[in-house]
Amino acid sequence: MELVGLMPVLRLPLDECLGLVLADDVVAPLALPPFDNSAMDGYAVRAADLEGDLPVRLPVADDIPAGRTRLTALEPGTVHRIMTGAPVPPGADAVVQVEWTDGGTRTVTIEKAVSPGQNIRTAGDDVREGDPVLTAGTVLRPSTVGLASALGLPVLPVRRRPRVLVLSTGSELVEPGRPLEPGQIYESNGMMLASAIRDAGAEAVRLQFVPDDVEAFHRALAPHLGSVDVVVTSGGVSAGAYEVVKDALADHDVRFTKVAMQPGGPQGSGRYQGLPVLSLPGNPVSAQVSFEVFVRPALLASMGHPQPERPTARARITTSLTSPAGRTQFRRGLHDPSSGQVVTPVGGPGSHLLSALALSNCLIEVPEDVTELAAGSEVTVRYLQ
Ligand SMILES: Nc1nc2c(c(=O)[nH]1)N[C@H]1C(S)=C(S)[C@@H](COP(=O)(O)OP(=O)(O)OC[C@H]3O[C@@H](n4cnc5c(N)ncnc54)[C@H](O)[C@@H]3O)O[C@H]1N2
Ligand code: MOO
Repeated sequence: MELVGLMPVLRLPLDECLGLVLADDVVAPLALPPFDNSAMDGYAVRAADLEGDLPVRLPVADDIPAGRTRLTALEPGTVHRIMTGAPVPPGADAVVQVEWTDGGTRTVTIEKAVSPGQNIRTAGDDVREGDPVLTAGTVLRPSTVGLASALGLPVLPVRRRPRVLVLSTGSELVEPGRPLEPGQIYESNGMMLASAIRDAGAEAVRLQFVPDDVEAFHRALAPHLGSVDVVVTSGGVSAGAYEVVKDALADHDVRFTKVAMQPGGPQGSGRYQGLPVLSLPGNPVSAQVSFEVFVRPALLASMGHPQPERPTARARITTSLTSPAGRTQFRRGLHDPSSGQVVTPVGGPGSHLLSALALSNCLIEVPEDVTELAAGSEVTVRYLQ
């Protein structure tokens, strides 16, 4: 996780802040509501004027739409017609909703009394000026962005999104939309990883994938090295004769190892010309599970996210499972919260089973030292959405 480092703090327009993490506390520069205003369409009154026999007929001395900036004071024995959100005039202490009147514009007949303060939203009801409304570390959601806008803040201090270059490798790969020759497959990891990067709140730059050729690999990366924060590669990291990523990066500061997990055994990480690089295995499920375990938490941490890890829960598996000794297995699962804490394994352990991954909504973690689990056993599930 430390490989990527913290992204710098920028003051970004609210439009660009969704999903980002606030870097400083925000103190309310004004109260909300900023002024006493009406909660109803109706008539601003003095409650005392309605204390006698009802109905009562009173002159309508003014008309106050929302947005009115200059007000005249309400004289005793008169009312002002007023709309929802419009400022309450000095002298008025309540609003009678229009349904309790005949709706008159010169004079109005009021059928029911109101108590002082009724239907008035007082200045500062929601937020007082100087209140600490948002704290550093808050993940900005629609409601928090809305609150900042209501407070008149055009920008917020946030850690910017890391820019992640995604490069798939493999001479067998073909761009969807083009014809396939025998022995070729359509490329899927680049699209999947770029989508996962965007889903994590980061920016993805997806490169045209490169063949298993070291020179082509270096050439593809070169133009982007100055403009991205992280490189994520897929494929070319295992034990074969044409392991382009391993061959291209091993002479640099990138280390290739076998991690005790399945899928996602072969992994590379380090720096290429100073840039953090995470090299994921090419099998599609391995690439995506590796992204979940290593890349996503690192990206979220770099944005200052308070909880970079996916939420987990304990659940009981509906069918038995086997798992290799000495490796943490991440099986794909479908967790239905409406049926209690149970999870159904989807598909087998094979790391080519992309459709099972697509049907799942969680990963089932089987610890390193466990090789068999009976149906009904309790496991940890890691939510993917
Ligand atoms: N002798 C050994 N062979 C393999 C080992 C091993 O330890 N010893 N490990 C296996 C495991 S586990 C994995 S995972 C893979 C990782 O291999 P690579 O990272 O080198 O990936 P590739 O060989 O390039 O591809 C593997 C597989 O995935 C398909 N693929 C690759 N990229 C894409 C893509 N962008 N879109 C769709 N599909 C892709 C590729 O065609 C292969 O079928 O190595 C095992 N072998
Ligand atoms: O470790 Mo591999 O990633 O199983 O397919």
